Amino acid sequence: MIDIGINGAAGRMGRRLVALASEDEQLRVVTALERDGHELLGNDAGVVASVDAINTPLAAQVQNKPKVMIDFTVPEAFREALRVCRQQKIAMVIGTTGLTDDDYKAIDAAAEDIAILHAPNMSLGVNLLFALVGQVAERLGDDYDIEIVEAHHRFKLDAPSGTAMGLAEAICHATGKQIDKDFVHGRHGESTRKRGEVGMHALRIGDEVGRHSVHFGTLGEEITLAHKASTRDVFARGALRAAAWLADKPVGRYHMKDVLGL
Ligand SMILES: NC(=O)C1=CN([C@@H]2O[C@H](COP(=O)(O)OP(=O)(O)OC[C@H]3O[C@@H](n4cnc5c(N)ncnc54)[C@H](O)[C@@H]3O)[C@@H](O)[C@H]2O)C=CC1
Ligand SMILES: O=C(O)C1=N[C@H](C(=O)O)C[C@H](O)C1
Repeated sequence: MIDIGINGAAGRMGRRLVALASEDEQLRVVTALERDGHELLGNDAGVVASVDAINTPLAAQVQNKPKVMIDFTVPEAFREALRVCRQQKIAMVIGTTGLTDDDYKAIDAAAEDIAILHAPNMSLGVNLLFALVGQVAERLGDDYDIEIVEAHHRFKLDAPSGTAMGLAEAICHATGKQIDKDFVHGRHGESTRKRGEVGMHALRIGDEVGRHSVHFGTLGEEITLAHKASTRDVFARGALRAAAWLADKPVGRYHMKDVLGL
């Protein structure tokens, strides 16, 4: 049995993580964290997630030390969780997006003391897409314009999505482009396309779980690589799989492609 913690346990992702972990014979949720002052603190995390009670109440501090903490919160809460996990030697799976360059440096530093994995998207399909867009971008070159489009629910805090940034990084890695020089976010007014430029566009609409597409177009043809998540369970299952995988790994920084064998 692997003891896990969920940070952000009453959130959209947190509830699905608790629910799916309760069906998994390998995993036990021993700590379920929420922000100080949250109205559901003290309630059983299973009941909050609309499954049977798991005898773990939502709490603002770690009560039973887990082997792996899964974090799906907001950047500020992630930073505090990283500090606590590093200090208490708890491995971490991080799904929170909207992180800064300094946050990534802090993850690298923590990897000296704990096993740690951050992925902006835990689904198999998107992680495969990361590899595919790099291959296509490299093969097609700058004769093909690239546009990244993402759509998410109206409650999403960050834009572009972490996944869209991951797609951008995959393109940069394969082509030598640079995010701060070669990418434009939306277009308005005088905005003639430059050769080699990559456009990024974010839609925020209703209850959209998550859609990403990368368009490669030239005069006469267009290729589109696209992914659509229709349920958050695809992310939650990936995060639980990553937690089980990470539990016995030595300290260091890991990636979803390591977990998925891509
Ligand atoms: N990597 C991936 O596959 C995915 C990543 N995400 C990311 O996960 C994050 C969370 O997404 P949602 O679950 O939709 O958001 P949400 O807003 O539904 O849930 C976040 C939860 O964190 C809690 N929280 C805030 N401060 C806290 C603190 N100090 N301590 C403990 N809990 C705290 C909130 O009260 C809330 O319940 C976002 O950054 C999102 O982009 C979402 C889906 C998939
Ligand atoms: O906030 C979300 O919901 C999602 N966030 C992640 C992101 O920013 O890419 C992953 C997924 O698309 C859902």
